[in-house]
Amino acid sequence: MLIAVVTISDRASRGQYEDLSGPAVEAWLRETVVTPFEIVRRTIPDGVEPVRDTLLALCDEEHADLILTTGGTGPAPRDETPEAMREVVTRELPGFGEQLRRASLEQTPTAILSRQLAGTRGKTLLINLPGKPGSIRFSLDAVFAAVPYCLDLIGAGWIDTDPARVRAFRPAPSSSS
Ligand SMILES: Nc1ncnc2c1ncn2[C@@H]1O[C@H](COP(=O)(O)OP(=O)(O)OP(=O)(O)O)[C@@H](O)[C@H]1O
Ligand SMILES: Nc1nc2c(c(=O)[nH]1)N[C@H]1C(S)=C(S)[C@@H](COP(=O)(O)O)O[C@H]1N2
Repeated sequence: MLIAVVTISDRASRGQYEDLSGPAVEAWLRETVVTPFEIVRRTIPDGVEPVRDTLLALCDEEHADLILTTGGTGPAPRDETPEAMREVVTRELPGFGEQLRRASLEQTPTAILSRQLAGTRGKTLLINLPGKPGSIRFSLDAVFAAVPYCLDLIGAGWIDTDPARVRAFRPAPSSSS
């Protein structure tokens, strides 16, 4: 099980500030996912090309099962993560963005400015998270219950979570014959 954590930020990638969001995603995963996994981390600038090329390499060459991005989803001119995602995913999963915005509205009215997408490419699930370090825990708590079953459905690796943190929801197998 390979999980990629991609920080998308002009300033973090230039070293103008310390990346706090990528480490927050990694810390959350290490506390929550109880089955074995490896993490690869990338910190890259905003813009369609770097984001698209990084995501394509993680999907097609490194065969990541799950990719979590943070940053670049707002309406500022350099925020182009969703545009890059549209060039990478072959199927969108709009429920993730809907749930992220719905849940984040409890935290901040500016949640409606976010354009997070999720989708699949082959056996990889990709999910965008907001850039702010303080949004990471909240966002992952809001959507992760559906992630293990989604990975099952696309033929990616198996993961399970600590139910005290997030209860992974897998529907009971149907008994119809
Ligand atoms: N990866 C990160 N690590 C630490 N702080 C971050 C990170 N991403 C965003 N932030 C903080 O959240 C604020 C708003 O996030 P936003 O994604 O709008 O950043 P930004 O100003 O577009 O960043 P950049 O210009 O570096 O791409 C930033 O000004 C910064 O203080
Ligand atoms: N939970 C949560 N969601 C949030 C925020 C936040 O602080 N907390 N910030 C919002 C803001 S201000 C923006 S512009 C968008 C996109 O952020 P990004 O460009 O850093 O990805 O996420 C939104 N979603």
